[in-house]
Amino acid sequence: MTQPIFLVGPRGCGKTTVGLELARVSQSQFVDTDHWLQTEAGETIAQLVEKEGWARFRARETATLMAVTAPGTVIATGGGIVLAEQNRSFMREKGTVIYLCAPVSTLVARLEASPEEGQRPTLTGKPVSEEVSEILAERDALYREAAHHVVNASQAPEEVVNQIVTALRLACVS
Ligand SMILES: Nc1ncnc2c1ncn2[C@@H]1O[C@H](COP(=O)(O)OP(=O)(O)O)[C@@H](O)[C@H]1O
Ligand SMILES: O=C(O)C1=C[C@@H](OP(=O)(O)O)[C@@H](O)[C@H](O)C1
Ligand SMILES: [Mg+2]
Repeated sequence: MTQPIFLVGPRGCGKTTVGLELARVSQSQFVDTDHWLQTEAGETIAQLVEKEGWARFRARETATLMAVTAPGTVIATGGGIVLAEQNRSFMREKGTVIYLCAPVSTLVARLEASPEEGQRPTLTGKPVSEEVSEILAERDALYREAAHHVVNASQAPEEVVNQIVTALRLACVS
């Protein structure tokens, strides 16, 4: 793998989990934009958003995406990375973009089991099930526009990785 691989999708689709496993099996570097950004800032996303608002976080996120993009790297993005057209076209041009697609019920179950509030402050102020449904309706078309491949992220992480590896191999030979 030489081109960077960008994993996109909503909160809870498994970008971080699957990205780590994909990097392990493909012996690639792994970067998570949220983790990188929080380490650089020395604060959680919840703290940054509280202090600076979402617009400043989105600017930090774009700068992070540019900074971490490198050959041979699996990049787990944050769920809102596709909101900026600049980010969508950057990812499509620089590498291969994979949309980890899962139904609202699966996303809600995962987020309720593992909310990680420091990294995932509320986006709408609504209960998680309502928020996930509303946000996915707004962003699904953007994930699809950005993606070269769409995979079924409801399966176990190893299976999702297999789907990605197969999609990348097929793209290589076609
Ligand atoms: N394919 C999967 N099957 C079951 N649980 C998963 C899967 N992918 C992620 N999870 C779980 O869902 C939660 C959110 O996963 P995470 O990788 O942080 O998602 P994202 O980075 O897309 O927000 C974690 O608790 C993780 O263990
Ligand atoms: O969907 C979003 O707008 C966000 C998703 C989060 O990342 P995960 O998708 O890894 O949870 C994180 O970047 C931030 O809280 C904003
Ligand atoms: Mg994540």
